[in-house]
Amino acid sequence: MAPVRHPDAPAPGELLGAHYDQCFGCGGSQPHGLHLEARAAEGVRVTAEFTVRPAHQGAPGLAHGGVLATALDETLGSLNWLLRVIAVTGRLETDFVRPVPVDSVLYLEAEVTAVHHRKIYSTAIGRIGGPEGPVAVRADALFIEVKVDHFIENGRPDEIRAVMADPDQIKRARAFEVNP
Ligand SMILES: CCCCC/C=C\C/C=C\C/C=C\C/C=C\CCCC(=O)SCCNC(=O)CCNC(=O)[C@H](O)C(C)(C)COP(=O)(O)OP(=O)(O)OC[C@H]1O[C@@H](n2cnc3c(N)ncnc32)[C@H](O)[C@@H]1OP(=O)(O)O
Repeated sequence: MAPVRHPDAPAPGELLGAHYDQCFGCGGSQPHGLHLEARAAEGVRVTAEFTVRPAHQGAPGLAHGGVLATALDETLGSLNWLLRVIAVTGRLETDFVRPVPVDSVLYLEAEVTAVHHRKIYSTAIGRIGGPEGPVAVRADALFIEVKVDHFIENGRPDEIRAVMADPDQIKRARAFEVNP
């Protein structure tokens, strides 16, 4: 089926914000993280920007492929906020098209292409230097919808307790469930 944007999804241009402040991809409180910021676009699409830092190197002066895959994974994961569905990555297939130098900004675009029951199919592309820059990375992904229990049952108790004690965090997690 074609994906359906949730009526309460953030308006195009709006920043989505982090889903968890300790997230390696988007968390503001994660000092080693990518600090990726995703914005809602039209339809079930997002854009995001990621600046490659020296801490993200794999080869001298070049981004590590796993870090670039993380940026793609995070951007694709943020799409689920537009569907108001909690989902985790089941499969992520990445093409590395050209090397990405340190200090360059990767401009990412992602969209959900189809939904089948719990399965969410999506695709993303990353360009260097600007939204019209040369393509550096591409990915196709399959996310699987889960309940919030997935995190409660599988997460480490200390972190789960900390999230439960944070009203903002819990509000965000529960928003998915009360607005299916
Ligand atoms: C109150 C505390 C909680 C607070 C939480 C705070 C915030 C939470 C909010 C949002 C956070 C959510 C996501 C974060 C967003 C972005 C970050 C990036 C995303 C990630 O980085 S996230 C981490 C990496 N990710 C994992 O950690 C997943 C580990 N994994 C599993 O946990 C299971 O594996 C699971 C649940 C995926 C499936 O398990 P399951 O038992 O529920 O379902 P099942 O296996 O039946 O699959 C159902 C249908 O999907 C097909 N299917 C499954 N896997 C497939 C694959 N790989 N390839 C092809 N098809 C696949 C099956 O074939 C079947 O298809 P069909 O229905 O057609 O038969």
